[in-house]
Amino acid sequence: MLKLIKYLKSKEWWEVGFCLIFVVVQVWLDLKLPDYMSEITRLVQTPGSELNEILNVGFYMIICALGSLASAIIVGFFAARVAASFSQTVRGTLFNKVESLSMTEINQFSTSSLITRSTNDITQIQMFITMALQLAVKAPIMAVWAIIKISGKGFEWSIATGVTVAVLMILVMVITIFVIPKFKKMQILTDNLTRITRENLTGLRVVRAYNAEDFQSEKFEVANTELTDNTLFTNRAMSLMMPVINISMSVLTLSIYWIGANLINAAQATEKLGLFSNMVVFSSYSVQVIMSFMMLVVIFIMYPRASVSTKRINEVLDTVPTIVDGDLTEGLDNVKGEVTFKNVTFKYPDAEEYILKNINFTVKQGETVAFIGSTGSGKSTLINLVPRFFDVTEGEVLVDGVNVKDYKQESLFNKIGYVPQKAVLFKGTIRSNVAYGDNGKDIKYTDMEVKKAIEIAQSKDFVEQMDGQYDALVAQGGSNVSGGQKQRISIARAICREPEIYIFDDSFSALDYKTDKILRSELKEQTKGVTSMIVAQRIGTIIDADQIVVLDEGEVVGKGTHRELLKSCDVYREIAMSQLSEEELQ
Ligand SMILES: Nc1ncnc2c1ncn2[C@@H]1O[C@H](COP(=O)(O)OP(=O)(O)OP(=O)(O)O)[C@@H](O)[C@H]1O
Repeated sequence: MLKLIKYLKSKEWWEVGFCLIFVVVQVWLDLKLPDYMSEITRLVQTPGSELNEILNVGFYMIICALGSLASAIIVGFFAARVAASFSQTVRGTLFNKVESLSMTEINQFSTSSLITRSTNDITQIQMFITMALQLAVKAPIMAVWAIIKISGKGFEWSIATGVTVAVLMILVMVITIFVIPKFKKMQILTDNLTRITRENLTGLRVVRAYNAEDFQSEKFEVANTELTDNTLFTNRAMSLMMPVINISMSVLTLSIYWIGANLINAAQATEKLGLFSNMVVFSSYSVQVIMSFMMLVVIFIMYPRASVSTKRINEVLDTVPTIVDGDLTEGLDNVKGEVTFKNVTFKYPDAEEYILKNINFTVKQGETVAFIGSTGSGKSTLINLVPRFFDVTEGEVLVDGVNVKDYKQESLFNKIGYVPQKAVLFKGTIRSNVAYGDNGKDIKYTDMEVKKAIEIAQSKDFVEQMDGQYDALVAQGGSNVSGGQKQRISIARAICREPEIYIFDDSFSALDYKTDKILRSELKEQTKGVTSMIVAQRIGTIIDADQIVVLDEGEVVGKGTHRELLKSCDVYREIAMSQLSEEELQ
């Protein structure tokens, strides 16, 4: 928890200070009340006391009670403010940290766990801070102050209070032993529930199409029941506390009065009034002592869950990204749009098997290199090494003659227009999805550029037919456009960036042959001098490429043009024969 405290801003420290001042004021006022009560008791018992005197003390009592109430409201207000703005800071820091992590770390944590950590875990800490600021400071001050006030007022009463505290402590310890492990488990169970909910919602169409609702419901039910049982156990255990505290306080008050009655009975007539007044005061203060202990217990019980949440957040914040930024912003002079793979070998972190083995090729400015091979042969893995989604295990990937590891990531990304295998659209408009991000040129994309990119990506027709045209709304994940339209907007986004190198990871697969062909020829025509790296399953998509690299189980088994490979590479010929007619093969 201490590690996270550094995220408190100076303004929040001031607010914490205010909180503490008003907690002290509140405790002081609370502990003043029994004094006034004792005074009233004394006045009532003393013959000849004026009613005015009693009303006067009563008035002070009301002022104290109202002052205590006002202090409590102020403390609550500042505590909530500090906790909320602290959570906001931590949430923002966590979000930025997650953005800086590489795919390796994101996969290690899992997306659903990162979501829970950024939401539920932070809420746990927020709740803890709100309570801690109100109770953790108040309880010890109140306990010590109350003990000082009652010390020396009666040995027997002190024993009774001590016994009650001891009994409560034993009970709390027993409950805590059972409850704390359950509190610790809560966050992991919440992770699990988030994962299943997310999986179900993102795969809803498949779930429905395969009549798998029952199967999904069962999975959800198991996770839900586990979390509910866990929560019920802790809540039931905690709900035992309040009645026990109430009974203890009532028994303690009764004991104090019973002891007091015996003491008064045995005392001289002159001492009776003093004893009676002490008894009234003692019963009030002893209740305050017990209340203070119980406040500490509440904090003590909330702490494990908040502590687990803190640990989970710190785990993310302390993660050092495996992809480290280099210093360079530019490649070699006079080299632009060139990509070289030098003896590249790669295996995924924690995996045993090498996915790519000794890959070598160079693609020059303006050339198109295509990658083809059976599924799982490593095509996507290969091109993901260019924008450093993963780092090579051995060898080098050079962009413009410089190792990608030596670039500032931002500068490297500015050179690249990446279109993923699964098109990603964000909630917004067509325009906001195309004019997306920053290409390092410090100028905003103009309407002309957006329209041109959309036109090259063969999207003009359908975009202009949409309601609102370029400002037509795009739903989250692009659920209101077709798969092919999504791919084309995604391609337009890359074109709008005006990069040096295009990376198309099977990005034409949802387009019909005709659109695919027109799009590629337009792209070649309109973006001359830009290098393209294309992963494709269709020979038709890559037939005109300057260089085709054929992959088989992570190895390059053929390199050359379509014609050359038809003659020299069995794997390529096999793929070609399965897709093209005899005529096209000639
Ligand atoms: N994040 C990952 N962690 C571990 N292994 C992975 C990961 N991503 C892919 N793989 C493995 O790497 C191999 C190559 O996958 P890759 O996606 O590069 O193939 P591909 O040739 O692009 O296939 P496809 O044409 O089906 O998209 C596969 O065996 C896959 O299981």
